Amino acid sequence: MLLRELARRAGARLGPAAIGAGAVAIGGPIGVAACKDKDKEKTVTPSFDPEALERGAKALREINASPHAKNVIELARTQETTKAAEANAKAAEMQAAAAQHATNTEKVRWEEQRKTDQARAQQQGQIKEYEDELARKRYQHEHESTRKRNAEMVKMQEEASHRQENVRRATEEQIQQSRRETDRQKAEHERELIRAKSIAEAEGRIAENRANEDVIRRQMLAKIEAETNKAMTLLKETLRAAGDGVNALLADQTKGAALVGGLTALAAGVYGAREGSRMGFRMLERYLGQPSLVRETSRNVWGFRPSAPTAASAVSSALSSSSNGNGGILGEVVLERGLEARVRHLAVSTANTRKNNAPFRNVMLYGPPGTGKTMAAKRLARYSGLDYALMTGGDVAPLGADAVTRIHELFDWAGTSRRGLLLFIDEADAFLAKRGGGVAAAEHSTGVRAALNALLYRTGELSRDVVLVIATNRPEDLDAAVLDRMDEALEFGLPDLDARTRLCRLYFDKLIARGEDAGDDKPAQGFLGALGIGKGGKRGGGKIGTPIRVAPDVDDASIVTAAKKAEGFSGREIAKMMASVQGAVYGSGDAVLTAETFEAVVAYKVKEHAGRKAGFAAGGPGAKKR
Ligand SMILES: Nc1ncnc2c1ncn2[C@@H]1O[C@H](COP(=O)(O)OP(=O)(O)OP(=O)(O)O)[C@@H](O)[C@H]1O
Repeated sequence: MLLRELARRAGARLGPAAIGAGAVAIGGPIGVAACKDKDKEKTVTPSFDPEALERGAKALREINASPHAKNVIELARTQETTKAAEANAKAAEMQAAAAQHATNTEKVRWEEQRKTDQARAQQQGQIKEYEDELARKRYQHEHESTRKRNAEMVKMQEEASHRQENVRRATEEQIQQSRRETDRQKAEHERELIRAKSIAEAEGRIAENRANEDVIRRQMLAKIEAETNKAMTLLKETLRAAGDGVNALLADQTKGAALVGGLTALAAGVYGAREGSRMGFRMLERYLGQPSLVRETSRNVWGFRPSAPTAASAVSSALSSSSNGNGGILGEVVLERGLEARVRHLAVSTANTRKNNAPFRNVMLYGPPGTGKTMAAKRLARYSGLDYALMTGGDVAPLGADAVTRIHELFDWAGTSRRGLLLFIDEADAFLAKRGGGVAAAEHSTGVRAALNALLYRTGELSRDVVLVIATNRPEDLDAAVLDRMDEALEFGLPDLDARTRLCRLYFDKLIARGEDAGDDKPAQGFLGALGIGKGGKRGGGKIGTPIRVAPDVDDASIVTAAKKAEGFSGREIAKMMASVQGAVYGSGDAVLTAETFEAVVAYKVKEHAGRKAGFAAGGPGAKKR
C-alpha cells in the first residue's frame, strides 16, 4: 500500500512512464488492473511492455539506494499531513460556506415563502372578495328574482281578487237589478192601484167641486139678485108710501106718523139691500177668492189668467227655446247648464203630465238664498200651463190654531183650478221641519205641527190637481214624510263662472243698458200680482227708466272681469251689484257709466260680500238666513 502511494508520488515527480513502470514492477497484475480501471473504455493491448516495469523497478532501486529515501518518505508524509490539514481547513471552510449558503438559502427560501404566503394571502383575499362580490350579486339577483316573483304573485293575487270582486259586483249588480226590477214592478203596480184610486177620488172631488162651484155661484148670484129685488121692491114701496104719505100729510096732519114709518122703512130697505149684496159677495169670494195664505197667484176670482200658454205650446217652446232669451222655459232665469237642462226637462214633463191628465210629480228646490228657486218655480208653472200660487212657510206659524183651517182652505181652493195648480211653498223649512225631538221640535208650535199634518194629509196621495213645489235653504231640516212626498230634488247652487258671466250680462243689459227699474224681488200682492204686474206697472220686469250712456271703456271684458271677481255671489247679489252700479251712475248726475265707476262699485260689492262671509264664518249676527 505504502509502496503504491510512494509510486504515485514519485510518478507525479518522475512522470507517468516511471510510475507505470514502477507500478508494473511492483504490482504486476495489480498495475495492469489499475490501468484497466483508468481506461475502462480502452482496449488493453494484449502486448505487454516490460520496459516501463523495469524503469519503475530501477527507480525504486535508486530510491532505496538513495541516502535520502527516508527523508523523501518523511517529507512526503509531512507534505501529506500538511495537505491533509489544508484539506481539512478547506473542508471546514467549505462547510462554513456551505452553512452560510444554507443559511442564505434558508433566508431566501423563507423570504420566498413569506412572499408566497403574502401573495397567497392577497390572492385568497381577492378570491374572498370576489366570492363575496359573487355572493352579493347572487344574493341581489336572488333577492330581485324573489321580489319580482313576489310582485308577480301579488299582482296575480290582486288580479285574481279583482276578477273575484268584479264577478262579485256583477253578481251583486244582477241581484240588485233584479231586486230593483221586482221593486219597480211592485211599486209600479202599487202606484197603478193608488193612481187608479186617486184618479177616481180626484175626479169625484173635482166634479163635486165644479158642480158645487156652479151651484154656489148660481146660489150666490140668485141670492144677490133676490136681495137686490127685495130692496128695490121695498124702495119702490117706500117711495110709493112716502108719496102717499106726503099727499095724506098735506091733507091730513095725523098721517105724519105714516111718513116717519115710511122713511124708516126706506132706510131699512137700503141698508138691507147693501148688506145683503155685501154678504153675498163675501160668501162668493170666500169660496172662489184667494186664500189668506196665498201671497201671489196667477188665478183670480173671475177665472181670467194672463197669457198662460197651452201645454202643447209650452212643450214646443220649451224644446225650441234658448235659455238666455226672454222666451223659453227659463226666461230670465240663469242657471248652470246642467241644472238648466233638468229644469227644462221638468217643465216639459209637467206640461205633458197635465196634457195627459196624469198625476203630478212633487218637486223640491234647495240651495242657498237668492239662487233663483222662486223664479224657476214660477217659470215652471207658467210654461207647463198651470196656475200657480205662492205661499211662504213663515206665514203659517203666526196663524196658531187657525193654521190647519187655512191649509185645508188652501188645498180646497187649489182643487178648484181647472188647469191644475202649482203650489209653491217658499221657506218650506219654516213649517215643514222635522216633527221628532230636538230643538226644531221644541220650536214647533202645536199650530205649525197641526198645519204640517194637514199638509201631509192633503198630499198623501198622487194628485192631478196640485203640483207641490217646495223651496228651502235647509233640506236636511225637513220632515222625513215631506221628503218622502218629493219625486224630484233639484239643487240650486251658487252660480259658476259661466252662469255668473251670463247673470252679469243679463243685469247689465237690463239695469244699465236699458235703464230698467231695479225693482224689488218681493212678489206683487193682490190682484195686480195675480196678473203678473209688478210694482213698476210693467209685467215681468221693471219700468223703463233713463237709459245710461256707457263709456267705450266699459265693454264685455269688463263684465267678464266683474263675473270673475264675483265668485261666491248668488244671483240676487249679482242683480244687486248691477243695481248698485245703476244707482252710482244716477247718483253722479250725468248718467254716464265709466270703467272707473263700474270697477269701483264691483270692488266695493266684492269687499262687502267678503265681509258678510267673514261675519257668517264668525257666527255673527245674520249667520243664518232664518
Ligand atoms: N238664477 C237667477 N237668474 C236670474 N236672476 C236671479 C237668479 N237668482 C237670483 N236672481 C235674482 O235674485 C232675485 C231673487 O231670486 P229668487 O227669489 O228666485 O231666489 P230664491 O232662491 O227663491 O231665494 P230665497 O231662498 O231667498 O227665497 C231675483 O228676483 C233675481 O233678480
